[in-house]
Order: sequence, then C-alpha cells, then structure tokens
Amino acid sequence: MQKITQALVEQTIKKRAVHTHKGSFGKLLVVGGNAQFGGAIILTSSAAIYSGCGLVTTATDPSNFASLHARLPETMVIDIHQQTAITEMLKKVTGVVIGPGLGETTLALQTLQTVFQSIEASQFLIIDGSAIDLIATHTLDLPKAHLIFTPHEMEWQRLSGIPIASQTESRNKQVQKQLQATIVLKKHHTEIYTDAATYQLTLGGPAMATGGMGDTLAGMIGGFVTQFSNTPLNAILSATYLHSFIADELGQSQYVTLPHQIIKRIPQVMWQFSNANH
Ligand SMILES: NC(=O)C1=CN([C@@H]2O[C@H](COP(=O)(O)OP(=O)(O)OC[C@H]3O[C@@H](n4cnc5c(N)ncnc54)[C@H](O)[C@@H]3O)[C@@H](O)[C@H]2O)[C@@H](O)CC1
Ligand SMILES: Nc1ncnc2c1ncn2[C@@H]1O[C@H](COP(=O)(O)OP(=O)(O)O)[C@@H](O)[C@H]1O
Ligand SMILES: [Mg+2]
Repeated sequence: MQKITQALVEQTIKKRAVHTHKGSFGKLLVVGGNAQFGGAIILTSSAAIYSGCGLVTTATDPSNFASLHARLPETMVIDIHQQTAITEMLKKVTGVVIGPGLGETTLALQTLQTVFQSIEASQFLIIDGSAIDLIATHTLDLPKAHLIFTPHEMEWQRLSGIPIASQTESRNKQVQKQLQATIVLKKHHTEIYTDAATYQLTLGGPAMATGGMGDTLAGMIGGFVTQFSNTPLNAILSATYLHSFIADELGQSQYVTLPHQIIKRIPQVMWQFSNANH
C-alpha cells in the first residue's frame, strides 16, 4: 500500500490562474438531508464550498432550506421532491455527491435512481452514507460514471458482503474491481482502492470520531474532484489527506475536533499548501 504524501497534496492544490471565474472551478450537486438529518447535508455542502468548488446546489428536504441558507448562503437549493429539477441540474454539473443524511425511504431510493438514470459517463458521482446502504439493500445497476464510494467499515460490510474482521486488502481490492469504482474505505488510517493502486492515509485519530465527520469528507471529495477534475485521483487523495491533516492540527489542543471547525479551516490550509512550492 502506498502512503499518501504531503508532496502529492502540494502538487494538486495549485495557485489559481488569474483569468478565471466561478465556472472554472467546477459545479457540484449535493443530494441528501431528510427532515431528520439536515445537519449532514449542511456539512457536505459547506465542505464542498469551503474546498473551493465554484458552484454548489443542494437538493434536500425543504425543512432544511432555512438552516442551510443561514449557515451557507453560498449554496443554491432544490426541493428533493422535485425530481425533474434534479434531472435538469444534472445536465449542468461536473459531479454529484449523493447520500449524506438521505435516509432510506421510498423517496430516497427514487432520488438515487433518478441520479443513476441521468448521470453521464464524464461526470463524477460520490456515493456516501444512506446511498451506499440503499445500493446494498436493493438491486440497482450502477451507472457509467466516475464512481467514488466513501463507505465506513460497516457500510463496506453491507455493500461488499465482507465482514469487518475479514476486510483484507486483497478481498477489498476484488470487490473494488467488480464495482469499477474508487473506494475510500473510512476507518483509522483510511484506505483508498483504485484501479491503479491502493493508498493509505497515515493521518487522523480518535478526536475525529464524531457524527458528521464522513459527511464532511464526502463534501471535500466532491469539491476537490470537480475543481481539480484533470487529476481526479490526486484530488480524492488530497481531500482525504487534508481532512485528517486539519483534524490533527486542531487535535493538538482539542479533545474532539468538530466537523464544522475542520470546514472553517479548509481555505486557510489550502492556501498554505498552494504556496508550499513557491
Ligand atoms: N448530523 C447529521 O445529520 C448526521 C447524519 N448522519 C447520517 O446518518 C445516516 C446513517 O449513517 P451512520 O453512519 O450514522 O449509520 P450506520 O448505521 O450506517 O453506521 C454507524 C454504525 O456502524 C458501526 N461502525 C463500525 N465500524 C465503523 C467505522 N469504521 N466507522 C463508523 N461506524 C462504524 C458503528 O457501530 C456505528 O454506530 C447517513 O445518511 C449519514 O450521512 C451521520 O453522518 C451522523 C450525523
Ligand atoms: N479513530 C479514528 N481515527 C481516524 N479517523 C477517524 C477515527 N474515527 C473516525 N474517523 C474518520 O471520521 C470519518 C467518519 O466517517 P463516517 O463514519 O461516515 O461519519 P458520519 O457518517 O457521521 O459523517 C472518516 O473519515 C473516518 O476515517
Ligand atoms: Mg457517513
């Protein structure tokens, strides 16, 4: 397994070119957040915007609109019940994150199917949380797109059928090949399975063990792959690295590191990394 290095992250987060605009840095659709899990989608969308994604639209339950806008006026919203609006937005975006706080109701399943039917091969699709569980429970054909699954070990057990205790590198790799996707297997020292190689994160610790931490990572990965779309693997590796890098920094003086605190630090730490080689 290859370790993700700081040098790789510094190469990925480049200084921004001057002649650019919001359209130059990717467009992302974030889908999730039912009435119970509105916090999840606020974290995912915030993480994507604070990671520098040019435009983020959030399809969520309308009961989350006010809190989402109060925390994050930069995002636009779609009522998740309006499936046609989701399909229309899909035509405009570089990528989609689906699953944080989505739940597993009939509407959640229908929404996942809507996205699967409309997504194109050139687009990125990050599948997290409830969306992983929906795929594990229902027989769904995966679409042709750049698929990125972000399961924690229990979600991976449900999706892959491999019990947590038996999740070895070779078994995980076998299922990664079957799924034809990148797998970000989240745990202490997260592992990333790709067609090319397997990578390991050497950062992060138990101060990160709090709800919403994975919702945040999904948003960072969404923000990074849409923005650094020419180097998608490096984008995934860099987002995963930065998430834990910031947590470790905060963890030097905090017992627990909260997802919203990590999000707030992303632009500053990206600036540091973008200046590292100059
Ligand atoms: N503020 C919010 O709205 C939150 C919403 N959430 C959403 O709640 C839904 C259910 O996700 P959950 O992950 O809570 O529920 P799950 O039932 O999928 O998994 C959680 C359980 O899995 C077990 N587990 C074993 N290994 C683990 C590992 N390496 N990492 C994490 N858990 C491991 C633990 O016992 C844990 O309680 C998702 O849609 C998620 O996005 C959660 O992210 C929590 C915060
Ligand atoms: N003890 C730990 N050491 C390192 N990383 C951890 C630890 N506990 C949690 N994390 C990280 O926190 C995130 C948790 O993701 P997840 O369980 O999906 O959270 P949620 O669904 O609540 O948002 C993952 O990135 C995981 O690697
Ligand atoms: Mg999660």
